[in-house]
Amino acid sequence: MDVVVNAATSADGKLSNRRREQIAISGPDDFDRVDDLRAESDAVMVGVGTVLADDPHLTVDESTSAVRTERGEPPQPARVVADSRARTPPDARILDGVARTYLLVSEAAPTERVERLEAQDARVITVGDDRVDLEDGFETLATEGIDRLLVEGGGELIFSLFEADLVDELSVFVGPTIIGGREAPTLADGDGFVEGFPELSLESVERLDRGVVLRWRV
Ligand SMILES: NC(=O)C1=CN([C@@H]2O[C@H](COP(=O)(O)OP(=O)(O)OC[C@H]3O[C@@H](n4cnc5c(N)ncnc54)[C@H](OP(=O)(O)O)[C@@H]3O)[C@@H](O)[C@H]2O)C=CC1
Ligand SMILES: Nc1nc(O)c(N)c(N[C@@H]2O[C@H](COP(=O)(O)O)[C@@H](O)[C@H]2O)n1
Repeated sequence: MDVVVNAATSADGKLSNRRREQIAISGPDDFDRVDDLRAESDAVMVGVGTVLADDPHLTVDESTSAVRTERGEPPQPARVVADSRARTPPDARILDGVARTYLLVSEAAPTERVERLEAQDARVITVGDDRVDLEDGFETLATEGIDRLLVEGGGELIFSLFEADLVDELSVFVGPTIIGGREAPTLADGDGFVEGFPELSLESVERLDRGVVLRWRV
């Protein structure tokens, strides 16, 4: 599976503010670029922290959806959430039926919550004892035909993916603002590395909106 991580950070590397509120860091051209990235992907993934904070939809625009249909693909990429304890609210926008939605949960997910989410048509995949095992989850997703996965965040999930050596490409829009705050999420949070830092190779640098898009191979 080809795994692309994309996110938008402030100039000081923050994904959002200390209240974990959704902030539009990207401008219109970058949101169009993200729409294209989603359109080229079989699925778009976030962690449950992002679902709870942003209630994202993770779909492509109508015109992009038409292009996917012409290519013989589903109109929308699937949606994937890493959610060890099945905390996704049953009325979350990712469960609106517009696209297939996979929830990666762990054995620790309470059965009643899992059943409630399955009743909302979520496809629940159990991988890992206490926390979602991302490697096993991706193997199962590959058997579902997901070959190209776009991960949009947040920082906890992105760190875990780098830690498990599961990222092939990273693109970051760096926008013209400072958010600050030691508790504000950054591109890669988790425990952080103290050695064995993943090495990136810079592929391109592009001015976009009032910021810049950096594309790295891992
Ligand atoms: N600017 C941007 O481009 C973006 C900004 N954001 C912002 O980021 C913030 C949310 O980020 P964050 O709080 O880091 O949340 P994440 O979206 O990264 O979700 C983290 C949660 O995912 C669950 N999870 C399940 N399995 C794993 C695993 N193996 N590794 C890591 N996490 C796992 C954990 O919850 P559990 O233990 O319950 O499973 C964990 O707490 C919001 O403020 C949002 O607005 C988000 C995306 C993009
Ligand atoms: N690319 C990008 N730029 C920003 O400025 C952002 N705040 C985000 N956030 C991500 O996009 C998701 C929202 O998606 P929908 O518009 O609801 O489809 C959000 O949850 C973050 O993952 N991304």
